[in-house]
Amino acid sequence: MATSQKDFETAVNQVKLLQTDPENEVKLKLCCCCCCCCRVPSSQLKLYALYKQATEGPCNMPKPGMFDLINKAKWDAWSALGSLPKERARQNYVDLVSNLSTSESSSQGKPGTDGKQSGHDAVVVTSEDGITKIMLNRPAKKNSVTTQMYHEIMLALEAAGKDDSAMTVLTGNGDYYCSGNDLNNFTDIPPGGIEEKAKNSAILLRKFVDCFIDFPKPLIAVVNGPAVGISVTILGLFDIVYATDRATFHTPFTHLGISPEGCSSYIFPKIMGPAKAAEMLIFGKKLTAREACAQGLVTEVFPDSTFQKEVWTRLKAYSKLPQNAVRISKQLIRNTEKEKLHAVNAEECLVLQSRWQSDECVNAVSNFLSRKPKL
Ligand SMILES: CCCC/C=C/CC(=O)SCCNC(=O)CCNC(=O)[C@H](O)C(C)(C)COP(=O)(O)OP(=O)(O)OC[C@H]1O[C@@H](n2cnc3c(N)ncnc32)[C@H](O)[C@@H]1OP(=O)(O)O
Repeated sequence: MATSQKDFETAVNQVKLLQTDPENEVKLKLCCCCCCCCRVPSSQLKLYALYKQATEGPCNMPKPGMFDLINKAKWDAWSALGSLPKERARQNYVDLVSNLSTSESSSQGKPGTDGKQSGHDAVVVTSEDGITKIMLNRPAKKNSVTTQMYHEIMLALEAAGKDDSAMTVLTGNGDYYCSGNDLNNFTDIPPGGIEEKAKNSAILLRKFVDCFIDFPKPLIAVVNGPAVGISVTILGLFDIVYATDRATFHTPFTHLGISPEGCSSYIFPKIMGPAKAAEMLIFGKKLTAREACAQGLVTEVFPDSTFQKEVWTRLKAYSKLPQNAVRISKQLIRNTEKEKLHAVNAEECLVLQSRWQSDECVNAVSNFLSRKPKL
């Protein structure tokens, strides 16, 4: 759905009201060194750049002198958007404002408090009946994962690992479980160019996957619809995967000029055999829920009409089991492989860092992003 001028103007007004918290860890992580030294938070620079791109198009100002730090940082941020179309800049501006507003409200909430909802709009964390639920909540974008969401999920997992719940569930809101990495993440190029972007993304991905490898309690995926990309690969790191019969499992990595992540290059051949794993990870074969179950990626498939009821009834019963025994058993199983999984994760991220800079990847992502809007 295209962002209207009205959405854009609402976001512009919202920015005027927004109070950013300079101590907020998520936002600090988004800072680049040049913004730190000129004391302009990176989120403000991004807002500035997207606003200028959305209203004036590509950067048309002469480059400020190297000692004019603030204007140089602004110029860099705007120029980095290259020829991003005005419409896409408006959309990114609205998304960023929405992320900043919600992350600000989440910093005031406390994840994992029984019965309460906290957190970011695009990642909603609730805790009830001894189960902490992390729900991807961007249904209009098929729950694709923005950079901000990777940070939110990591924070949610860190809190869930320490709260008093028995288990943690990851699920999606709407018709999709998750369509993988938000391909717009690749359009937000920092001043250091695509090389810096690839390096930062590899660091982020490695930390993200590490959180799943090290998660101390049972981690359950409630796959409520189709799953794509990273949302599929990390399933190998879950303890249980329940899927609706509407779900599909798709890893179109080579179509995107990239390579597998989430430790799937090691876990998938191990659980489904090298031949089946190759068809999925190299050739992008999409599996139905039943096929994924037959190949050991999914624990059990339920009819869509009874999926939520059956799954939550089952999980509530499991959450009443003796918690220490459950945790210790999970850790026993995981510990035998932990070191190997971290090594695989590091290697996959290194390979991806170079793939993201390849022509094959750049062309595939720009083809997706320049698709004609649906009527
Ligand atoms: C730290 C970095 C880690 C990187 C690691 C991860 C690797 C991956 O995850 S690779 C996989 C990336 N995902 C994809 O390639 C999927 C791309 N999307 C699609 O192919 C289709 O959108 C999909 C089959 C999921 C759904 O198709 P439709 O049912 O026809 O819906 P739409 O295409 O109209 O989608 C609605 C709306 O959502 C936007 N969308 C969906 N997925 C993504 C995505 N992954 N990235 C960005 N945007 C996405 C889509 O563009 C539509 O937007 P509007 O046009 O604005 O409505």
